[in-house]
Amino acid sequence: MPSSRSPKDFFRPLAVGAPQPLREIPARPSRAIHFFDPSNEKMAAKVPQLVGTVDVLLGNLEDAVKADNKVAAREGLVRIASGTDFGPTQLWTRINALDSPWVLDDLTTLVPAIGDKLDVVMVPKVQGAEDIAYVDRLLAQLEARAGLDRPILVHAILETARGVANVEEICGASPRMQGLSLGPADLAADRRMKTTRVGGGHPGYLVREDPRRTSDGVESNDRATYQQDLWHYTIARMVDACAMHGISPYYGPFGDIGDPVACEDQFRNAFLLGCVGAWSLHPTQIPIAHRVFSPSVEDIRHARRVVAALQRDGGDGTGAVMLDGKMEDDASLKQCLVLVELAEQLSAVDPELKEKYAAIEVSDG
Ligand SMILES: CC(C)(COP(=O)(O)OP(=O)(O)OC[C@H]1O[C@@H](n2cnc3c(N)ncnc32)[C@H](O)[C@@H]1OP(=O)(O)O)[C@@H](O)C(=O)NCCC(=O)NCCSC(=O)C[C@H](O)C(=O)O
Ligand SMILES: [Mg+2]
Repeated sequence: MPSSRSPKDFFRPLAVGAPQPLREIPARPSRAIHFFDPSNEKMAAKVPQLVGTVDVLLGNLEDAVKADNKVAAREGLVRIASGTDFGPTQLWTRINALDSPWVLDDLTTLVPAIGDKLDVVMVPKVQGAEDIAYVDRLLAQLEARAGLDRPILVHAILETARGVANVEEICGASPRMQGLSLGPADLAADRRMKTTRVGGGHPGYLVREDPRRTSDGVESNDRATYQQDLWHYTIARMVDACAMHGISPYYGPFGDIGDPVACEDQFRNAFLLGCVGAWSLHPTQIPIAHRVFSPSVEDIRHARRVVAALQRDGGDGTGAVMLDGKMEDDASLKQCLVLVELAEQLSAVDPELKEKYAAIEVSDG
């Protein structure tokens, strides 16, 4: 339950004339949130050709944009958004941090100029519900003045220890809340972790197999080690907080552009835990995210078989059946329906996937 507003006020517009807040966040596919710097001419030139090839294009105004280029990035985003038909691709922006000298101009420029095209505003370094409340009210005022007819949604980046501690209240702070991303680089710094990477694992964060003794009692030095996932705890907390509030969790950036295999692994861990997408920092990461965050044909075939088995002969999905030697019941049906629904959502935006999923034949038994 949101802490600062009573239930009866939660869905009231925060400014006279602002659009009605949404009761439910639309589940629009957002497997890859592709970052570009609108002040970088080469990147900006690539935006029109990326439309339709990626679920989300995000004009980044915050970190990775030089301080001297902040105004150019903001103006560049207005120019690009005004001159581009985004078709099925969503347009998001990441504004500067709430304590920065740029954020007020970011919002007061973007909303009147391109508010009708902006789907989501990503807010970095969110610490608590008060940060979301500030953005919520300001957006409502700006939307009212601009005469917008739908609310711009808000996405928070979890990249401070306090933000992680307050994750549930952040997710429930406003009906605008669309989702959360992990910001592993800032979070590592804030936590004083001893890493130097932007996301991903670390070879030193591992568990080691117990020593094995040979029959003559000698200890073997040959002990396997297994690298562990530094981000498991935080992502699991994000997933639960998001699920509780009906919004979407995302893995954030994977900075080692040259290591697509590890990028895919990190994205897949997040997908399996419940995340719906990740950031793409370079065009080569878009297909990785699209591949990982789309269920495989095998998973959809299996999911449809479970659904069919539990609904066979007028079955209502309750009870238990055996399929391939395994017990399937109400709970496994629910898991399978998550995948089947995701496949339907993706089919609506991705013709290639639509064809693949449509071609799946579900055999009996
Ligand atoms: C990472 C990069 C700096 C690499 O850039 P570059 O060296 O230019 O790469 P390439 O030579 O391989 O590029 C080939 C061409 O592709 C264009 N390009 C590169 N990246 C993009 C992009 N993101 N969108 C569109 N086009 C792109 C290049 O311009 C080349 O074009 P051409 O010469 O005409 O062929 C760069 O990719 C980059 O800056 N990416 C974005 C980085 C970013 O947004 N970082 C912020 C998000 S991560 C973060 O903030 C951390 C987080 O908050 C946390 O706390 O964890
Ligand atoms: Mg960051």
